[in-house]
Formats: sequence, C-alpha cells, structure tokens
Amino acid sequence: METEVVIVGGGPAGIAVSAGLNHLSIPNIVLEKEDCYAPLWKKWAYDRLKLHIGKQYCELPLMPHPGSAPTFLSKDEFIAYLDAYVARFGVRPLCGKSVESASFDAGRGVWTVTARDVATGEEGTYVSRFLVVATGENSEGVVPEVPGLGSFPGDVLHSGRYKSGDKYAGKRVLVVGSGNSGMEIAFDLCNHGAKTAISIRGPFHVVSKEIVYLGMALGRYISLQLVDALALLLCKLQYGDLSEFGIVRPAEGPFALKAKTGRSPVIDVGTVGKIKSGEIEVMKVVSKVKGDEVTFADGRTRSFDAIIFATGYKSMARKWLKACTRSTHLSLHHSVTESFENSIDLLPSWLINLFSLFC
Ligand SMILES: NC(=O)C1=CN([C@@H]2O[C@H](COP(=O)(O)OP(=O)(O)OC[C@H]3O[C@@H](n4cnc5c(N)ncnc54)[C@H](OP(=O)(O)O)[C@@H]3O)[C@@H](O)[C@H]2O)C=CC1
Ligand SMILES: O=C(O)C(=O)Cc1c[nH]c2ccccc12
Repeated sequence: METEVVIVGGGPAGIAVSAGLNHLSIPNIVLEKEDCYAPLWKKWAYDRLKLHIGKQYCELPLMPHPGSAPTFLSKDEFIAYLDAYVARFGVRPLCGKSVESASFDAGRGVWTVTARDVATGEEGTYVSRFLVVATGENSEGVVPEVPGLGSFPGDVLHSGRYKSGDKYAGKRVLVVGSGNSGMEIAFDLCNHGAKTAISIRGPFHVVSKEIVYLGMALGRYISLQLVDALALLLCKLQYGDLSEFGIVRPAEGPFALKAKTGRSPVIDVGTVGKIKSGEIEVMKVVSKVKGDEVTFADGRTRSFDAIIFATGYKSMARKWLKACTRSTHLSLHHSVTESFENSIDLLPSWLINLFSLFC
C-alpha cells in the first residue's frame, strides 16, 4: 500500500499527526499494534487515573477542551476527548498491525514499512515518503533483575497492567519504584485495605498538582530558577522535610529537572500523608527475594503476597526502526520539516521532531 506518510503508533501523538495531515489533505496511514487506538488510555490505564496537569496543557492541535471541562481531566474524560478528536478529523488508524521493520531507501527516497496483522499473522507492506515514529516512551514495561524473584509464589506484575487495588484487600503488597505510577498505586492499594510498602531508590521531588499548575502558569513570565525557588518554598510549607520518611529531594529544582532531563516530579495524590502516618511503609531497594520473603538493601526483610514493579518503561522503536543512520536522520529531518513548513502552526515542533528521539 502506498501513501505519503506512515505514522507508527495510534496514541495521542500519532492521532494528532494524522489529524493535522488530514486537515491539510495529505494522505497518511496510522499503524497501531493493539486492537484500538490510544490503548494505553483505553485498555491499560488504572481506574483512578486523572491527568496531573491542567487541561490547557493536555490538548491536541486544533481542538481545545471546552470551558465547561474540568481543569484536571479524568481518564474517561480524556478518552471521550480523544474519541471526539478522531471523529472530528476523520482519523482512521489501522489497528492490530504490529510494525516489524521500517527502512529507508535513500536512492528512491521512500520508506518501506512491514507490519504483521496480529489476528491473521499476515504481513503487509506500506511504502511512503515520510515516516513518523509515534510509539512513545512507554511501549514496554521495565522489570529489573532481582535475585530469587522466580521463587516468589504470589502475583508479580508491572504497573502498566495494574487496574485497581480491589483484589488486594487484606494482602501484603510491595510496590517497587516511586515515580508517579508507584506512588499513586501505593495510595490506591492502601485505600483498598492492602498492607502496603513502597521501595524507594533515588532522590525525587514531590509536589502538589496545584504547585505544578501555578509553576507552569508563571513559567511563561519568570525564569525557571525563580519558579523552582517558589515551588520549593511552597513544597516546604506543604510537606516539610521528608527525609526521615526516606524521601530526599534532588539538588536541582523540579521544573529545571523536568526541562533538562524530561524527568517528572511526583505529583502527590495523598501518598505522602499515608507515608507520614505510617499506613504506607517505606523500604530501601530490594536486594533479593526468597519465597515470599523480600530482603532490602539495609538488611530488613518482609513477607509479601504480591509485588508490583512500577519501575518505568522503555521505547521499543529501536527494534524495528532500521537503517536510521545519521545521514538518514538528517535527510528525514530535512524532508519532514520542509514538508510541514506551511503547517508549523498546526503541528508543534515536538510532534514533528518525535522521530529524532530515536535516531
Ligand atoms: N496521572 C498522570 O498524569 C500520571 C503520569 N505518569 C507519568 O508516566 C510516566 C511513567 O511513570 P512511571 O511508570 O512512574 O515510571 P518512571 O520511569 O517515572 O519511574 C520509575 C521509578 O522506578 C524506580 N526504579 C527503577 N528501578 C528500580 C529498582 N530496581 N528499585 C527501586 N526503584 C526502581 C525509579 O527510581 P530512580 O528515581 O531511582 O531511577 C523511579 O522512581 C512518567 O512521565 C510519569 O510522570 C505516571 C502515572 C500517572
Ligand atoms: O505528570 C507527569 O507525568 C508530568 O510530566 C507532568 C508535567 C508536565 N510538565 C511538567 C512540568 C513540571 C512538573 C510536572 C510536569
């Protein structure tokens, strides 16, 4: 099948690129390996999920959220927005198409993308002038190697497959990792009556969504250093020093760190209160597992019924994106920017440059 642009990934970014191209009448195909678009939202996100940042920072090009929408959208509200967006811009992702390879023929100036149909196993080929990688950073869960984990008799799952704490009432559950997923899952487990512990490794910032909202608004007018100074002052007033609970802040402020490294601060949904009250126990890094007993770096041990690894994600694009040499990258970058130069207002540069993350 031939088209102008193949977009790999039918999440919000892939949908937004397709909508922008449809708006300009540029033929495109979206390939999504799961059986629906935005599967992280529609199938996998946990039940209590709400967006951490205000609706004005979570909208796709050409379609703002209505004034009547709440500032912090729930998962279902965001899915309803995506459904309306796809309908409005005629985005029709091909679902159940798992991309196996994409290579660029510099001589012909075309990409050849092969995709396996997940239901039938049949291979299809798509040829295009442009390729957009929109598979995100969260395509596969990372579970660290832990000595003895195979001997653990209970449930072991990655946070990406966690839906709710309802089946863990009365159980002893260890959450490994204290990013936004781990901190919120620990809170959810505790609310559902699980005896919850969280394993914390490195330093991280805890902020409230109101502080982030204020910081993002002020960031348009004042420097990041000033925003951080104010945010840290508000955090100190709200949370105090959390080091006695095993939570230590990085040397750099939350907004500077986000801008420099992309790393998000933890936006507290109530977990800190439960850690302070002792309802959630903080543990060090896991050093080994033997049966249901887990040993931590400080030598403490505890028995658990389940372990949830909230240890982050990795992109899988390197597996199928072939021949992405520096020269391919440069010519691709050149042709994409050239092609989109008239639509730069419609498609923000972060979308156009998605692919450069992988090259
Ligand atoms: N409502 C929302 O908007 C939500 C947004 N998100 C976002 O989704 C993205 C993914 O978040 P998340 O799933 O939390 O992943 P992250 O990559 O953000 O966090 C992974 C966490 O796992 C820790 N970790 C990794 N390996 C180990 C280990 N061996 N032992 C102990 N800890 C370990 C890391 O610690 P260390 O810091 O030491 O590396 C880090 O705290 C982020 O951008 C996040 O902000 C997530 C949930 C909700
Ligand atoms: O909740 C997340 O995962 C975020 O990354 C939210 C976020 C986006 N931009 C920010 C800037 C400062 C602090 C949080 C965020």
